[in-house]
Amino acid sequence: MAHIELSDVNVGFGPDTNRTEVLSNVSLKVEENEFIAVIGFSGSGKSTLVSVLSGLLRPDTGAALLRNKEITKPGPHLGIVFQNYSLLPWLTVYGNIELAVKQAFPKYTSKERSEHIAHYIEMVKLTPARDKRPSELSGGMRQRVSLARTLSMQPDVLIMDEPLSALDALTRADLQDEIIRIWNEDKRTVIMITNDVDEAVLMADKIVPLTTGPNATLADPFIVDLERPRDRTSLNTNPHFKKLRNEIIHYMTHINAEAKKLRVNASIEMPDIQPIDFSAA
Ligand SMILES: Nc1ncnc2c1ncn2[C@@H]1O[C@H](COP(=O)(O)OP(=O)(O)OP(=O)(O)O)[C@@H](O)[C@H]1O
Repeated sequence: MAHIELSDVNVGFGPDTNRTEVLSNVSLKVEENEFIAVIGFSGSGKSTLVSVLSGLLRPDTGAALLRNKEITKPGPHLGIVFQNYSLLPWLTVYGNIELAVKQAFPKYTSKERSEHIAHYIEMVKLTPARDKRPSELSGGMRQRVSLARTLSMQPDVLIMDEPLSALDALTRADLQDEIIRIWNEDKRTVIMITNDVDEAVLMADKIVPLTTGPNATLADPFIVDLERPRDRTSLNTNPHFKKLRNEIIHYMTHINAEAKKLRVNASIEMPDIQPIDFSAA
């Protein structure tokens, strides 16, 4: 039994007369503690996929399943980290995490709760900043808070929607390493959406391409059989890394070119109208 699964999922938006099928026949099986990266182009349906996986959106047909049970609504079992941190600006680092912990573990005593919060603040190395508000933190620090908040709920599955896309390259690299360290320490099933092939190869066990929309679907996965821990500096000269990276880039370029061809070839029906010759009047 897969830990989390999508079975023949279809999602579309709009009325029948003007409908866009965003996801078509999407199937995915993720095993317990596996780290999956889904890569796709902008607008292909990555956020829609996250909404289905996290229970924010019910598919039109097909199902999302957690341990074989249909996901019908969001909850602390399905932890999401968004690109834009979504922290409450009036609460401190501690306060933002406390809110989540109170929701996930309402029976904790105040001592248990404060120890639990301190543990996750320490996990993301923010203990010195625990009393700071989001406006006093850098983008990378805010994303650490967001990660700690989600992990503090001890979700079955951690779903990350382009968690590092808003960060500069150096902070992004730093947080990639941190996420891997945390995943090693606090093993859980991870589905990370990204548009960065290098990031996916560095971090994931499997990379699943999302084809371009409309009617986007998940293609066959690329297996990342590079030994862990993976060191970003030595990977750059690792022939296996380079081959895999090139295969994925080649595949993504190919599906993008095919989608462009389809768009160019799509015939546009023109209205049947006759121009008026004003000069003849
Ligand atoms: N609620 C909605 N109503 C109508 N159309 C929607 C809705 N949500 C998404 N779409 C459409 O579905 C398509 C996929 O959107 P989605 O946000 O899932 O893509 P994405 O890959 O996450 O894009 P990006 O990387 O740019 O954020 C887009 O064409 C979008 O306009």
